[in-house]
Amino acid sequence: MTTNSRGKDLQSVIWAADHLQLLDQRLLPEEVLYLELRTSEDVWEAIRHLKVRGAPAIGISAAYGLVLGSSEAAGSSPDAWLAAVGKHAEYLATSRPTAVNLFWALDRMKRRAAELADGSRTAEQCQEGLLSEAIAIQSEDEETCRLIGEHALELFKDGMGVLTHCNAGGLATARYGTALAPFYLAQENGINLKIYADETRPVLQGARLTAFELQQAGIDVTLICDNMAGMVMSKGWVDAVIVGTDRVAANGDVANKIGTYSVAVLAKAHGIPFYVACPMSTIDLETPTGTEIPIEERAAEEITEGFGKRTAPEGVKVFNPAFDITPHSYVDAIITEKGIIRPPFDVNLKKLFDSIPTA
Ligand SMILES: CSC[C@H]1O[C@H](OP(=O)(O)O)[C@H](O)[C@@H]1O
Repeated sequence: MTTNSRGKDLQSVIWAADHLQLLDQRLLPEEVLYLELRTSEDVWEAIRHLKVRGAPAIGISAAYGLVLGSSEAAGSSPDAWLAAVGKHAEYLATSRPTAVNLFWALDRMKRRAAELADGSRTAEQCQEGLLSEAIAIQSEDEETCRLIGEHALELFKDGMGVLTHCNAGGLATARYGTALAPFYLAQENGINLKIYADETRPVLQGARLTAFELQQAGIDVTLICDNMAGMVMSKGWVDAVIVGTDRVAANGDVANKIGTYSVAVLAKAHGIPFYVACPMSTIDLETPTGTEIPIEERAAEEITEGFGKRTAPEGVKVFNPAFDITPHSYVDAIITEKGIIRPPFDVNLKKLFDSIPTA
């Protein structure tokens, strides 16, 4: 896929034989620039500073970051190699705290590394096997997102207005996205949706990324400020809301970009269904409720200097949580690659995982 592809086809992460090509999402929409990452430190820094963002894309990048890190021990013994995997995985896990896909991907890679090292393979053969696992995580995510789109499609009819918050599109995943996946599948099926994209302060993932993706794909998108969502809903222009998520707790509470909770309350007040789209890898049954999900707080400058100029008085106190929690009572359905999950989420999420044969 070339870098001039757009919409669902613009890849955020590309493995290039011995390094990672990463689309620097901080520069979009003005510039499409791919960075060359060659160490786990490069990947850690890219995740922390949102050069790559979005739960699945973070997990995919961390998987490749682990491959880059463990390559330092590919010429040593399998035990030394496995120790290097553990060291770099522990380091990459400190890059951001909320998106569970980061930890899901690293745990999967560590499990595979232990299997690879537990036999007659050389460290170099183990390294090749670990790269194959990272590639599998990325290719599976693309299929997963397409399935999410296919399942979510039954919720949307031709001519509907749909509001979304932040960016849960191809840029946040391997391809298609989660919340945006049904928009692309609708387009493929001749279903015309009118999308309202919240700009999503302070980092503007909605304005810079969602509006960019959908416009490039030729999908009807209208950009609004976050504080306009209520008015747009009051005019009857929104028939449904769909968002992505960084972590779903076992009871169905949803961590997502800051502002999502406000949108969910507005949707309920207007009798508008509120949907959450995510792969099963974003559902964390080990975390009982949303109150246990760590919420990342980011630098004040994202708010006070986010537009390249100071927009607040020097030294003013700032609270900058990157996520909030939407209680499950505001969520009408969670759409995964296995289908649409309805309340009660504590029961039905457990049923979903119990229905999947363990490897
Ligand atoms: C498909 S996950 C997208 C999810 O990630 C975003 O957060 P960030 O841009 O800070 O990584 C946001 O919460 C999206 O809903």
